[in-house]
This record gives sequence, C-alpha cells and structure tokens, in this order.
Amino acid sequence: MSTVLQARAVRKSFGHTEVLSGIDLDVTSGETVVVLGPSGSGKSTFLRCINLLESLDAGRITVDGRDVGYDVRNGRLHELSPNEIARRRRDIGMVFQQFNLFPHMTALENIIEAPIAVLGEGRREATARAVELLAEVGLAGREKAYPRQLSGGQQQRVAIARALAMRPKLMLFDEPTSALDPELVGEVLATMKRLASAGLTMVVVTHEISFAREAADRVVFMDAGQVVEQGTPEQVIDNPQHERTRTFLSRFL
Ligand SMILES: Nc1ncnc2c1ncn2[C@@H]1O[C@H](COP(=O)(O)OP(=O)(O)OP(=O)(O)O)[C@@H](O)[C@H]1O
Repeated sequence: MSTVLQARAVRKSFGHTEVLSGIDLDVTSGETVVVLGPSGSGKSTFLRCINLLESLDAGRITVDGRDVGYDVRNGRLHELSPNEIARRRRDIGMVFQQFNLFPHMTALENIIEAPIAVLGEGRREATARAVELLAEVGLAGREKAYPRQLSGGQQQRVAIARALAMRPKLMLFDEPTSALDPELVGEVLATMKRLASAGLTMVVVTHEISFAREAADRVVFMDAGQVVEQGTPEQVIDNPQHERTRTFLSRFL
C-alpha cells in the first residue's frame, strides 16, 4: 500500500503555547484514520497544517510525496503565492464543522464550481459527475436545492460531495457532525462510512466513538500536541494502554 500522508516531527506554536509537539503520522492509500483527543489537544491544528491553513514551525508534511504544509526553502507558508498554495492543496479535500456552502448557489452549482474553475473541467463533465456524487451522498435529485432548503445534515453531505468533486487523494474531516442536531448526525456518519468502505483515504477528527469503532482502520489518540497511542479500534478504544486515553474515553462510557 502506498503512503498518501506522511507527517514527520510536526511542531506548531501559537505565541508561547506549543500546540503540536512533534507529530508523526503515516496514512496509507485507502486507510481511514480517526483522530480522537480532548478539546485543545491540537487535532484541528494538525488538520489545518496538512491543508496549508496553518504554517508549520518545524517538521514536514507530504501528501502523495509532495510537500504540502511547509515551504522547504524557507519554512514560511505566507511566502507561498496563492497559486502555489492552491496547487499544493489540490490533492486534499477538507470538510469542516460548518459546511460553508455558497448560499446563493444550488447544491449542484456548489459542487461544480471548483472543478470548472480550478481543474478546468467542462461544465457538462462536471455536472455529470456532480449528479453522481449527489447520489453517492444520498441526495439524488436535490441538484437544484439551495442550501437554505436543505437540513444541516444534507448541507454537510453536499459539502462532502463538493470536496470529492476535486478528486482528492486525501480527505480530511474536522468534526463534521458536531454542528448538527443529534438526529442528523447519523446520516452524515453513514455517508462517511460508505466512503471509508469504498476505499477513500480519510483522516477524521471526531468525538463520535461509534464511528471510530465501526469505520476506522486505525485510531490515533492525541493529547497535548502529541500522539499518545494508536492502533486498531479494538486496541485503542477497548484496551487503551495509557492513562490519558482511559481518562478521555471514560467520558463516553
Ligand atoms: N489561530 C490560533 N491562535 C491562537 N491559538 C490557537 C489558534 N488556533 C488554535 N489555537 C489554540 O491551540 C490549541 C489547540 O487547538 P485545536 O483547535 O487544534 O484543538 P482541538 O484538539 O481540535 O480541540 P477541539 O476538539 O476543541 O476542536 C487550543 O488551545 C487553541 O486555543
């Protein structure tokens, strides 16, 4: 299996506070990795570093062998041109807590916008793919719906389809269900489980332990900017080796 994501000794501080204290993580093609950890442990910051929304202070991140989070020449993200950032980000899809759909565009328009503008796909091709993707996320026939006409769970599934339309090599999910009403969480998790089973390479930050148990190939437990332990869901969730993992998990029992 080829390595899609490789993070090495990733460090990041905000002011004097070190939020990531040397993260190493490899994700192979087709793998679903769920990152668990207490609030403030650095999970979102790590995803944001992968997706060039934050610069690294030290370390290296590659996606599909290409440096993404760090300009090796000078180590400074803000010196990359917007075009260079867009180019490096192209292989990475990200789904946020808030769906961030364009409110004045239909579901279909939201999905086809970037493939046409960024990948240079033709409208016909992009539209055909968007129709397929909407079906894949359980929203067949909702092409013409505007975000306000959709539930939060449906909007989040459009956001997932929009990210998939860019044909990413890696998908990042940052607490994709935490802004949803409880009754809408299941439909989003079911979509994500289907994508995981279909072989999408995914890193998912979530507090949904049931999702980790059912969909993860590997669970990574982070605390205080470090990977404390990782392994299969059975290893990490059912037989945690570290006190910090046990304390965290005890909240969900
Ligand atoms: N842009 C920023 N400037 C300053 N501090 C930040 C910034 N972004 C994050 N932090 C701090 O970094 C720490 C880690 O935040 P992060 O969001 O990565 O944690 P998390 O594990 O994802 O938490 P949660 O589960 O609550 O989302 C927190 O103390 C947060 O306040």
